[in-house]
Amino acid sequence: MSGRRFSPRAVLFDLDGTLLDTIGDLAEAANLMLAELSRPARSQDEIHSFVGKGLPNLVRRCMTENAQATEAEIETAMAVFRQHYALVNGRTTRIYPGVTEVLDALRESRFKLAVVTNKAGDFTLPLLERMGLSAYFDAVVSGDTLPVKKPDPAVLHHACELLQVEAAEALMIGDSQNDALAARGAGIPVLLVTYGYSEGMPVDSIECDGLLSNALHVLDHIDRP
Ligand SMILES: O=C(O)COP(=O)(O)O
Ligand SMILES: [Mg+2]
Repeated sequence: MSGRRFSPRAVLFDLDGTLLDTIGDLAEAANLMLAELSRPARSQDEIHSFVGKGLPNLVRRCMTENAQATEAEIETAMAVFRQHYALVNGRTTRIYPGVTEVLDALRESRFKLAVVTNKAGDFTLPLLERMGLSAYFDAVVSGDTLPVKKPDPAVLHHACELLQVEAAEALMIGDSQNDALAARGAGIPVLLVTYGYSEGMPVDSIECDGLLSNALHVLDHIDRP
């Protein structure tokens, strides 16, 4: 399985847990929000397992996991979280090993590149800019670009449309079941990194076309012109 090779024209990347290690900033904003609402802090490990289905889901889980909250309280929490995250977004975020190298190599070989993330657009674009990654990507599809998010395959179809490639000409690189299911639904092969955020699921239990312990290993799965 791990040796499967593909001949894509476009490579679609997940953001959190695949390109960028964002957990420190997400946990910081979540705990600033909880403190402001006089609720107990949560560990980074716990918050780690809440990342993957978008920021509204992260906030909801912070408010309701082993706790009670009304819909109105969750809505307030989301607004408070957004204020804090806007300030800390990128502060401790790091680019994972191999990411800059693989993006350089793919650009050099003229692959079309996109980010397809469940993170809201208000935070995705400034973060890519801050981390110096914006220029690599021909398209960015965020968690609120469409009315649906991953695992809905529509976001990957949308990315392919923006890149003007067919789904069969794309390859998805992600870290969670949301990425794998979206890719399967769209008919796009998918490789998963083993270092990311997978909502507490063992990544090797997720059905995919190969596992990558370093982003640079994407190159071992791609036929380059
Ligand atoms: O915002 C999230 O929950 C995760 O975003 P991702 O799709 O880039 O992993
Ligand atoms: Mg991810």
